[in-house]
Amino acid sequence: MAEGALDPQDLGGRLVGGGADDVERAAEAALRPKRLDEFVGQKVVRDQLSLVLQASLARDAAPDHVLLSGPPGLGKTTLAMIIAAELGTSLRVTSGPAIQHAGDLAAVLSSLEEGEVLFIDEIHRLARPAEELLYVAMEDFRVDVIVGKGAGASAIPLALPPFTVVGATTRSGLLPAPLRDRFGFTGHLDFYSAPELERVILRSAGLLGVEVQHDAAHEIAGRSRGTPRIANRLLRRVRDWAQVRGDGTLDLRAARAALEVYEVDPIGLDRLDRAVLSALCRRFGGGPVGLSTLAMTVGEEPDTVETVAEPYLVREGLVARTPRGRVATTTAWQHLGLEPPAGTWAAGLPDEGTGSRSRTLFDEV
Ligand SMILES: Nc1ncnc2c1ncn2[C@@H]1O[C@H](COP(=O)(O)OP(=O)(O)OP(=O)(O)O)[C@@H](O)[C@H]1O
Ligand SMILES: [Mg+2]
Repeated sequence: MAEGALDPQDLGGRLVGGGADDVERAAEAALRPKRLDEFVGQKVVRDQLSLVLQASLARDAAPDHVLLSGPPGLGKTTLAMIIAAELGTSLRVTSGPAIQHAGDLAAVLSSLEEGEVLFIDEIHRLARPAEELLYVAMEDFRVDVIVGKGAGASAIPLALPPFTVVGATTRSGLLPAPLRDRFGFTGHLDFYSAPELERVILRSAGLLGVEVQHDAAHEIAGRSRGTPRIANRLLRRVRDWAQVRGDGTLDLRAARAALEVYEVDPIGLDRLDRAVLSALCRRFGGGPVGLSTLAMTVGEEPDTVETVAEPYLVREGLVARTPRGRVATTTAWQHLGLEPPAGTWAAGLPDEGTGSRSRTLFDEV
């Protein structure tokens, strides 16, 4: 492996990754807010959703279909569950990748009961035939069941009771317009502020039955990359440290020591992020350098660098993507404790010369 390369295994349990595996999802279930007023932050989406739900309850009719978009770990699944709970109805869960054939979706749809909420996670990954079936179901509350094959096949319309689709996507730009248009309400979840994450941490600590001091919560929040899932995960690691190496108190010392053990730095960068920054500055003098060269230098696949490390580095203004490649900004040099060379990009400034701008993974490409 190249110098400074990372063991690919390290990425599996990446402490600051936005995604979650099955084990983590089980741990998360206990920490999920159950009602809208417990849901921290996202004031705009919360207010809008609250109106949609209250109006639906007042009319005693299923609300419009809801699309929730935003990066992993910001609360899309949590909100879907809250929608069903606030409506006092049950939630049926499926996902784009789980629906292989249109028939699978037809089976789910035809078993829905009146007023139920159907949650379709990763809705941008639905197969095309299933998507087309969904258009009709969402608009006309009908599925066309196909009987027979080839020229003799015929469609038998089956009426569905009113229901509400809640779709979740990390890539709303990949949703075809006809599907996007069928959602009456779209909520876009944004990264959380540090004070909001502190509230998430204090709330979770309460549910875990541990006491976390305010300065420790503040420290953890600052390293959580704007993401409640990461905040909860770091909190659990700090709790481990406090129990095993400390005196059980979740104080600032425990937070700092635990996060040092896990190599999460003060702004939430992990080894891969720092390896990318270090290669950019130390090896390539700040760039511009192409993605594949950069990836090779840190011993990773280009895709990993682009989807795992880069979005946060770009969002934090440490790296900019330019038509000629990646460049380190002054902030990146300073973060590594290095003096930026003359002419280094200032953080976050769009490249006006070429008319392009830095963009993140979640921008619509
Ligand atoms: N606003 C919030 N307040 C408190 N906790 C939250 C909030 N949003 C998310 N969480 C916590 O973060 C965890 C992850 O949230 P959730 O599973 O809803 O994210 P997601 O957007 O569905 O992610 P993915 O795209 O990976 O499916 C949950 O355990 C939940 O407890
Ligand atoms: Mg989810």
